[in-house]
Order: sequence, then C-alpha cells, then structure tokens
Amino acid sequence: MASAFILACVAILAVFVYRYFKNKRFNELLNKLPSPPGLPVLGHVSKFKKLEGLMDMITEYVDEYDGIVLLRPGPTIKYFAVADHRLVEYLCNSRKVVKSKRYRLFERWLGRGIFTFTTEYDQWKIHRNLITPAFHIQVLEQFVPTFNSVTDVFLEKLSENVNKTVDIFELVNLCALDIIAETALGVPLHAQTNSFSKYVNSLEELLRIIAVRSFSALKVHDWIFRLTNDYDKETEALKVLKGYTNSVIDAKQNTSRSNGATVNGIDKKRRLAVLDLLLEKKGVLTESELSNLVEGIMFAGHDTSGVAMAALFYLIALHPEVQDKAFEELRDIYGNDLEREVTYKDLQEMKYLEMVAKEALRLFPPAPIISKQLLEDYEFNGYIIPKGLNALVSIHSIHRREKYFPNPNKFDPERFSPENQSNITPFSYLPFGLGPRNCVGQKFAMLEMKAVVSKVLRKFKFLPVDDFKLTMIPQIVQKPKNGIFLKVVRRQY
Ligand code: HEM
Repeated sequence: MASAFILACVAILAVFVYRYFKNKRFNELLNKLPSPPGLPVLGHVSKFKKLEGLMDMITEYVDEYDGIVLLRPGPTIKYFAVADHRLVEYLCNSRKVVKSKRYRLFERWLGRGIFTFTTEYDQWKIHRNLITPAFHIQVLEQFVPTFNSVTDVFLEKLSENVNKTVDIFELVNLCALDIIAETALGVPLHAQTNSFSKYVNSLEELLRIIAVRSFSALKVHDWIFRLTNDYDKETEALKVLKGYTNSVIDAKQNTSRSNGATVNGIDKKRRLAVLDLLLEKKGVLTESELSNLVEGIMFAGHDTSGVAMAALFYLIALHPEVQDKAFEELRDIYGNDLEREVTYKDLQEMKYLEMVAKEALRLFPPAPIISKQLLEDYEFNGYIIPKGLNALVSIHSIHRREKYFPNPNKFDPERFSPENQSNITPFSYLPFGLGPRNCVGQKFAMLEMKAVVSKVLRKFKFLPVDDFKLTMIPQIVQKPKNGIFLKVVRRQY
C-alpha cells in the first residue's frame, strides 16, 4: 500500500518536472508579466474561492496593474486578464489569436460549431456565412410580431403581480427563451406558461454544470469530470435538449414548404425562423452540424438577452428620472394607445431607450469575459505575451475603468448620446465582442430589448425593493445570484 502511494507521488512529481522543463520558456515569460504576490504553487487560489465578487476582484487588479494582470487560480491554471483597449483590439482582430480551448466545455452540447470553433477558421467561416443572412435586417423585421406576441404573455404575468414584488430576472429570462425558440426554431416553447418544463430545467442544469466546470481546477479535465455525478446529470440534460431540437428539425424537414415562394430568402406568407433559412441551404451542413448550429443560437441568444433586460429594469427602477424619460419617449411614439403593437419603424425611433440599453450593457455585460488564445508571441508595453497563453478579455473590467468611462459605476445613459458616444475610446466598449468573432445576433438583441422593454414600460413602472441588493456572478453569462426583485406598479395615464 505504502509503496503504491510513494510510486503515485513519484509519478505525479515526474509529470510536474517534465511539464516544467517542457514549458520553461513559456513559464519564464509568464513570470515577467505583471501579477500580484501569491502563494508558491497555489498562486492566487484563495481569491477564487467563490464566484461572487470575482469580476470586481479582477477589475481591481487590472486597474492596479494598468490594464493587464496575470492571476493564478490554481497550480496549473493561469488567467491573463486584459482590460486595455489596444490589447483588446489585437485580441479581437488578429488572425494570430483564436477563441480559447475553454469553449470546448460546450462541446458535448454544441459540438464543433459557430460558438465552439477555435483554430478551425475555414469551417467557422462557412458556418458564419451561412448564419449571417438569417440576421439580415429584412429577416429581423419579420421577428417583430414574435417579439410582440411573446411579450404579451410576459405582460400577463406582470398584470398578475401588480403592486407586488417579483423576480424580474426569472420572468424576463423565460420571455427571452420563448423569443429565441420561436425565432430560431419557429416553434413556440411556452416556457413562460410552463416554466417547470423538462426543457427549461435541463437548460438550467446544463448551464450550471458548464459554469462549475469552467472554474474548477479538477472538473475542467474531461477524464475527471466523467467520474462525477454532474457528468450523468449533463448526459440526462443533453438528451432532453438535443431531443427537442432534433425533433423540431426532423418535423420541419419532413414538412414540404407549401407556398414555398421566397423573396430574398424570406417567405412572405408566414413567420420564418432562422432554422427555415438554414434548411434552404440543405446539403452544405450535415444533420449534426445543423443541429449544433441551431443549439448554438439557442444558447447564445437566450440567457444573454434575458439578463440584459433584467439589468435594465433594475437600473431604471433605481433611477426613476431615466425611467420617466424613457416613458416620455414612448408617449411621443404611441400617445395614450396602450395596445398598439410595436413595429420595426417604432423601434428605430426609440433613441433614448437605446442609450439606456447600451448603458445597462456597459454596467452589466451579460458576457463578462471572452477567452482568447495567442497562436504567436505578442509584444505589448514592454512585455512578451507568450504563444499559447489564454487571454481573458475582461469586458466587465474595461467597461468599469475610470480611464475609459469617468465615474464608471454611475448609471448614466447620456454617455451614449449622439454627441458623447463619439468620445468613447475605440475597443473600450464591447458588450457584443468585436472583430470577426463578434456577436452575430447583436442587432437582433438590441431590437428584442427595445421591443420587450418598451411594451412593458408603456403599461408598468418598476420601483426598487428596500432590502434587495443585487449580486452578480459570472456563470458563463453574468447572472444575478438571487434573482432581481422589483415592485411592479401599473402606470396611470
Ligand atoms: C444582450 C444580448 C447578447 C449579448 C450581450 C451577446 C454577447 C456576445 C458576445 C460577447 C459574443 C462573442 C463571444 C466570443 O467572442 O467568445 C457573442 C457571440 C455570439 N452571439 Fe451573442 N450576445 C447576445 C445575444 C445574442 C443573440 C440574441 C444571438 C442569436 C439570436 C446571439 C448569437 C451569437 C452567436 C451565434 C455568437 C458566436 C459568433 C461567432 O463566433 O462567430 N447572441 N455574443
């Protein structure tokens, strides 16, 4: 027994020594990067015990070290956090930088696809080119009726809770899920009226497991993860999610498109979904690639928009003057008509609401970090950032640096007024990422936010709840730890 233990220790030590010498140059360069003092071997492990406050901690460090800092959450993990606009530009635009391998944690779910491709530039380009027309302005315009009908269910939920406290995050997140299901798949999911559905629960569970893995020094390794309970739970959740998506795809493939006439790829006779447009390109993608692409859109377009809208409601509840100004803009558009549906043209007129949305996305970017990997050494500010290092573009941190946004913790939509917006330093504001891998759904998301929020604000007002304090945690998407509680009041005209 004792000899087996000694043998195991020697083997582990040998692996460490081998890796040390193999990575000698890499480690020497790492040691020169700015980094706060930490423990030998364990590094800054004590700072990474909980997700709560993690983004603020990273922000304080990048500020202290002028935009770049190396943190070591464990003996083998390195986080090179970046919040300098010049380096952000390089990381987002250079062909010598790819998305990091960390996105492989999504692979059991999303396979190799739009969201998870790293070095596979050519394949990614094919998928990106396929999907881009589905977010063309003519197609987005067709989604507006869905934004309206799904938001009507959300309004019913709010009506049931007038003068009460609600968890606005829970409600609006389900609304965002219904919107993405109906626009991406073309099939209503009814998550808002059936929030205990297997699909909703499985999605929650899957996202929880991926988030836990991304911060766990052990579970991040596939072979260790396979030994845990979470692996079985993930398998179950995947069966439900993939089963659902594939059944929708099969049903659509089997339905001949009756009035198949399309204009610029857009069917004028019925509401079209992203999936319909992808099915027109049949033959370019295999069945599993198609399924991965659709799952990728479902993932990327749900939680992100949900949390963005919830944060917006929270911020305007704390700032009644902003809420009133947004409402006045809506009155200019709709007068006292509470029932008129939102049109695409209306959405173009909501200039102030757009400023509010942009500021909410600055303070609470739903994707707080994007993870990149350098394929070549890069010299920056006198440091050599070694090839192979994972660089975390800390969107949350750069948005909260005094240098780029004076008085950064203040909620001030005027930063995005036409006159002020041009003063924002390029590459210091990037809620949707920047460069070729930026968010393909950003126009969709902005229209969706304005459509949902405007419909809600025409009928209701939000007030803060005294004893509620918002705590965000970075679970892939930056989310409220304990919901967002607000009081709902019906507007008096
Ligand atoms: C407020 C809402 C949203 C935010 C803040 C957001 C943010 C982002 C960010 C930061 C990225 C870049 C990730 C990276 O570089 O690693 C991204 C990528 C992506 N987003 Fe969004 N997103 C939002 C909504 C949406 C919606 C509604 C859709 C689809 C309907 C969508 C689809 C995608 C896809 C497919 C990618 C991958 C693009 C690629 O790699 O080529 N997103 N998003």
